[in-house]
Amino acid sequence: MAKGHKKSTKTGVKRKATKFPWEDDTGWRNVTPGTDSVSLLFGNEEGGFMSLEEFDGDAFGTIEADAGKSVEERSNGNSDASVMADKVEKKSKKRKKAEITGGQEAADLADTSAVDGAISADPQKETAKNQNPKKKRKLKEKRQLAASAAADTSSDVAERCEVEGASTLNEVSAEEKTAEPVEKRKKRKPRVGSKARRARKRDQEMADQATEVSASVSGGVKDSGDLEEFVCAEAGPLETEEGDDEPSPSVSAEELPDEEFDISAWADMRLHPLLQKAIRGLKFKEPTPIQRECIPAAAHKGKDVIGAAETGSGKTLAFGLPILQRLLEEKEKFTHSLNLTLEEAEAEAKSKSQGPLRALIVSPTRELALQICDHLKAAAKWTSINIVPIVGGMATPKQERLLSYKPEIVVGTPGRLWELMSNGQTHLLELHSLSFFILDEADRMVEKGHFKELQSIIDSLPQNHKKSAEEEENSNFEGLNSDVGVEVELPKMRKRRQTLVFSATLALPPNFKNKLKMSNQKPKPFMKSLDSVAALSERAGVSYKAAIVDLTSSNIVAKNLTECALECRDEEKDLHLYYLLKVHGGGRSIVFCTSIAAVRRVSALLKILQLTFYPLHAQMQQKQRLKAMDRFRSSGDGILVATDVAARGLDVPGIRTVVHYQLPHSAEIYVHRSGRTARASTDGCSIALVSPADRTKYLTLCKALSRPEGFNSFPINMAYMPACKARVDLAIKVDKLVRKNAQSQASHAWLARSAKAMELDIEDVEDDQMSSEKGSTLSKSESAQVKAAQKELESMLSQPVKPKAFSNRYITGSGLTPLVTKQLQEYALSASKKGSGGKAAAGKQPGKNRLVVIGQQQMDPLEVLRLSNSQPTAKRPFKRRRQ
Ligand SMILES: Nc1ncnc2c1ncn2[C@@H]1O[C@H](COP(=O)(O)OP(=O)(O)OP(=O)(O)O)[C@@H](O)[C@H]1O
Repeated sequence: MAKGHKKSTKTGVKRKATKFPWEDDTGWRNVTPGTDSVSLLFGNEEGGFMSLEEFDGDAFGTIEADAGKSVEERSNGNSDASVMADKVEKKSKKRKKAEITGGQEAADLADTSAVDGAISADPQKETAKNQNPKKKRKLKEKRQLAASAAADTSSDVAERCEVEGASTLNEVSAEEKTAEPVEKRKKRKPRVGSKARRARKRDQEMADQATEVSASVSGGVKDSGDLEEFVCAEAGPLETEEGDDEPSPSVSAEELPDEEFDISAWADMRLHPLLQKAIRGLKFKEPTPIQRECIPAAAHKGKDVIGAAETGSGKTLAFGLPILQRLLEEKEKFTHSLNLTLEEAEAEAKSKSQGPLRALIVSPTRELALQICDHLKAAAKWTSINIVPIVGGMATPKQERLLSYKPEIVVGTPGRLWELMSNGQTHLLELHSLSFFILDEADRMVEKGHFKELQSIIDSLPQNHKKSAEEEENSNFEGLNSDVGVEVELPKMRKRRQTLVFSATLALPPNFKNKLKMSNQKPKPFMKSLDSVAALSERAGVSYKAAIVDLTSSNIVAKNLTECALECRDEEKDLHLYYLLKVHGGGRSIVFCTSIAAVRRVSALLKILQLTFYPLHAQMQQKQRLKAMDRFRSSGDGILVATDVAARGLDVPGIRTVVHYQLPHSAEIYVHRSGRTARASTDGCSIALVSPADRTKYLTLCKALSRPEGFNSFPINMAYMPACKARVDLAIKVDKLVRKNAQSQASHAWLARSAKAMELDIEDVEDDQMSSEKGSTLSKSESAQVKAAQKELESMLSQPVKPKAFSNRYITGSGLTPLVTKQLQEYALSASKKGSGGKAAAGKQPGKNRLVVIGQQQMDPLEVLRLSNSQPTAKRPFKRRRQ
């Protein structure tokens, strides 16, 4: 046998001693004995595997590259060529990055930005371009973008420099203007002024704040029940442990948007070039329907908006872009009035305090606030607008310091915002210049718990001006003073505050606009309770001329969501869950439970069954929760087992399936839970496990969602059930015994503690039946049972789940993407050719290397549903299945 191979115990199958590099990514942990001594069978654990000649893992670089991707990405990849192209691109990006992080950061970055801005280095081209006025205009626009990017970048770059500092924003702009040779710039020692130092410190603190939140929330600071909720911010990887001191540049060459990406569908939104640039970078091809309706109304007509649209429909940017647009427009008017170039104005704005608060966004939970903040930051990436989250879990002094830099936009939770406001935090009390007041997830805001602080915040807002929106539009920039000197002031703000109220569900009374009109004329409407979105909007002073954009359909849920139910007995829920996750797994899934105990039990079972899962519930520490979310985000096909703390706002791409292991208490929670999948333009599937005990709840849910006929039933391939059942039964057995052991250990520990406290001898109270095994309270026979069950389960889990009619004579390729299958076939072919003359064929007959892949793709639940002819479930009697 060749060196580096070990022999399988039962057969003569050879296997490389090393782990195959892609094993972890694909879940191909099982190598199943083949029928001859020179082949291997590979399977992805569920009912299918393939035979392959023994091979050199390195030769599978391309397969590895593909297998490491998510299922979604893999299905998008069409050819080897695309994989190779990806690799080449990654390499060149890495090289570029390395160049940038060298000694010439500021200057080179400015260059890179300029290059990205398509400023041609070739003077001939430049002249030719300039001759065409259209191109000239475009070029000018691009120059502005590039210069502004360079300006924004330079302060971050300055932080990275070990030397005394890097160029100030003005210096970078100046450098770009005079096109100083790179060599000369390299030699020159960067200077740093006090303005730049201030800006640098401010930027550093603002950049650190998400980290701060993650780190400090673990301390368990309460924020009006926010700990009960959990929606992790898209704030990137957790940085609480180590290596997070080094601030990363806000703009690297890699991040510069692809100029070729077509965003012409956004033209009607008339967004500022810097916002368009960010949108191009985010690769948002077109505005979502709610954005299409809300942006013109709020950004260009200056209207209040009450907006409702399905989950994952892009509501954050529907209110975020209008805010940014207005602020940029104002800056631009100010710039023109002072005859400053855009980059000079940006530099000026960056180097001094920003001015009064312009937009206050209130969100019901701290994690949602962080997520909103991240979305806005991504959209404001090429601007100098500062956005700060003010949420519970951050140290108050640090938040006060951040506010002292006077960010234009604050996103916060009611509890912490009100705490700072009532402590006299000046920036939060300068509400006379507030141009936008936003209430996100308004339906959640009117649930009990947030009312008190929110009402206090609303009551602190100055009474709105009585002018109509159109009048205000004309007088919007009154007071712009072009005579201001060097110590420039930002322009006077628009007079009327816009109020935007957003929600995933909306039920406004028929005479709502009339009520608004009446209340607009009174000083402040008195209300006993803010128990509806209508009442909240009225209280917040929404104008009766508000644009009401209700894009919710009768069944409320996302239009790309496919819903279904799987009927089973209570005790069969584990089996059906395992079947769904194992046989139809693929992509990320969330399993929702109503109780923490259920999350714990399901998690324990999935652990025994060796599935990759992450538990999440309110009794976990915030730090653990963030960690769980971070891991879930970075795993291509992980399973999140969560309570309803994860039901709202969580925005993780690629969630394919939501399983309601226990039905939620209300239709609203069902909508939010299901809304974790089928977000933006993606599709997804929601499966409700319905037991006879759930029947009443289920029918009520269907009624509330206007689905009297119920959801279609999820089709089960019964051939897989015996194998799944054998595993789940064993897992339940192991779990019960382990649980019993843990419980009796806990009670024994309690007994020991109590005995000690009462000064009794522990020997006297020890149970005779206790196992002699140290640390275990199971009897010997129980311990033996656990071991036997574990061993049996282990051996089962080492095999793919085989359908009942499975025969080892037929090899199936279930679970392999067409690309991987093709690559394996090609590899086998080339190995065969190579083998006819080389070492790969040592000891083998040339031409005997064969690869046979028979079978179908592993299908995720959505595909299964689409291919099935399933029927609605509500009207027919409950079906009991026999296993
Ligand atoms: N125009 C767009 N094109 C493509 N994707 C978009 C667009 N606008 C926003 N998105 C993306 O869609 C996802 C959902 O957006 P967002 O979180 O704003 O939805 P939402 O309506 O607030 O959802 P929920 O009601 O569940 O909180 C985000 O990942 C966001 O980046």
